[in-house]
Amino acid sequence: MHYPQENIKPYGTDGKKSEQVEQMFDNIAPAYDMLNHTLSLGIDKSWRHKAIRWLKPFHPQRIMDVATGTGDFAILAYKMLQPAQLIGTDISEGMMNVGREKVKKEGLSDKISFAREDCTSLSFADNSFDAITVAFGIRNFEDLDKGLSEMCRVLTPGGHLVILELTTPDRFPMKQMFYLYSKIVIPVLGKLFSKDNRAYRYLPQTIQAFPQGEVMKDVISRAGFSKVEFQRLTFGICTLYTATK
Ligand SMILES: C[S@@+](CC[C@H](N)C(=O)[O-])C[C@H]1O[C@@H](n2cnc3c(N)ncnc32)[C@H](O)[C@@H]1O
Repeated sequence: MHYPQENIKPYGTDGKKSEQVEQMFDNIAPAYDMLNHTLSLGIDKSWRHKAIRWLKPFHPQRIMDVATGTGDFAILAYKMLQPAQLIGTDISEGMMNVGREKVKKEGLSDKISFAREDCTSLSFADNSFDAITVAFGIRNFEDLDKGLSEMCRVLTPGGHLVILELTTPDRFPMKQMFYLYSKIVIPVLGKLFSKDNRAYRYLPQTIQAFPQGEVMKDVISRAGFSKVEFQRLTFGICTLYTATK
């Protein structure tokens, strides 16, 4: 299937979306962490904890953090779950280079590795991982169905998937406040700190276009997952999706 956000590209209509997304994240990588925590008012930390806590009872030993970016989710997952192996994958070397530095500072270079992988075409063998995590990444995939089916393929049977994604609140007054925040605050602060004004217009546009809630639950199920559940967090600004292969 095709989804509206797959047609939204950061830098206009020319060229592949995945190439533009890679370029955009390479551009904003130095400012990403600061902007990320500022724009979410730090609330993203509690969302990340909640998502990783869901995996705890399953004791996954081989974990992949897809769209790992600057590695925050991978580092937290390692600290909370202590797996035997954790690899962060992403299409942007610029983002992962920031992540590599952070992992080094934390003394975790021998625990967490990084590799350039496009999630819509992973190089790993079937059944390679016990758990896969993705935070704020799938909205950018050029082909959402392919990304999800690739994650399903490389998960071991019974393995678990956790997705965090930004969503739009559907009730007054958060709906109206979020609209103003994403139309005004995010683009203005994004331009100021990252010097890439198109990136911070692209990001909120894709939140609105991306499938959410029940629709997204069906999309994940169709990719081959079972026990798909979702939970809206902080008035629906973010949604946690969980699933099992
Ligand atoms: C908003 S950042 C999220 C980074 C990190 N997961 C976090 O929680 O802060 C989105 C990341 O998705 C990556 N990405 C986009 N499309 C991708 C794809 N097809 N495969 C792998 N990574 C992708 C981008 O390069 C970027 O680093």
